[in-house]
Amino acid sequence: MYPFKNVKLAVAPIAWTNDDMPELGAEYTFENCIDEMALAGYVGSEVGNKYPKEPAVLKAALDERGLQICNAWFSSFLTTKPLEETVEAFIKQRDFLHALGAKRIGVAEQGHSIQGLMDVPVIDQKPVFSEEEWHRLTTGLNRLGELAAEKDMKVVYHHHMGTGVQTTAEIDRLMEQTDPNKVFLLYDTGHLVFSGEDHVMILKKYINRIFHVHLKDVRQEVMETVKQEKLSFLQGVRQGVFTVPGDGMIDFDPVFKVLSEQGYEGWFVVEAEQDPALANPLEYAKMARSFIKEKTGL
Ligand SMILES: O=C1C[C@@H](O)[C@H](O)[C@@H](O)C1=O
Ligand SMILES: [Co+2]
Repeated sequence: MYPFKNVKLAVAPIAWTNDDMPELGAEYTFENCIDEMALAGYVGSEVGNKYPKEPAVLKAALDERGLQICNAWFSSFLTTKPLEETVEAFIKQRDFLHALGAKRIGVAEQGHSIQGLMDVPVIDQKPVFSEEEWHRLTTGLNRLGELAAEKDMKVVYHHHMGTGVQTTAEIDRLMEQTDPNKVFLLYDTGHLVFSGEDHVMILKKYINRIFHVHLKDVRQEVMETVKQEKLSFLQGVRQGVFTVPGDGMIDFDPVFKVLSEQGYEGWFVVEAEQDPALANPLEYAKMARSFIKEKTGL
């Protein structure tokens, strides 16, 4: 058992309705989704595209179910658009999350990203940033980190398949070239294992900068098919490359061990986007909940 003191459990709405492919789970309403999150025993959620846009309305619905927003995804375009465009959108997202009481903003650079392109192989064709793009990205992230700090929040960078920050070398460069007091890391087990990285080494190396955790597992046979058949990220998701922790190839013991020994505090978010017609969201959310209880006592 790996104990934690100040960790809360959330689940991402992407298991009910997929933001990247809204036809997956189109039948679930916002209320269905949050009812089932609460029923499965979670106390937190990230933000999905069916969630009310007005913070007071969203908060009231979540409060009724004992749920809290812990973070939301933010797409930056620091490498491809003027800084001010990302800054303006970021301030809106920051203020929205702040009104909901969230402390984290999960930023992922979408300049040149292929994560949302249905027919582009995720393995061969991920972007590689130029020197100038790295400079724009890292200085821009420092700026976003300062804006987050104004509201006592943190930018947690989400490394992601099909983007310019996916591999160990890219994560290293991002961590080296950003200010450690302004830019932090969102640790997502599924993306690291899918990419072929040593996820435990990365966890140990950046534990002092990891301030948000996505727990995602990988189905090995689907991952191999994606690589051999040169499928896109979204085709991989449709075929079930991701699942809930405990249901795939990842050994979560060393993950929980390092996080527990290093006194990680904050949120664990179960995030396992897959086709809800094949993997019932409530059933899988409950499976993950039991797995985490068994491993951590949470
Ligand atoms: O945190 C995430 C948000 C999703 O929209 C994304 O595509 C998913 O893979 C992820 O890890
Ligand atoms: Co994630």
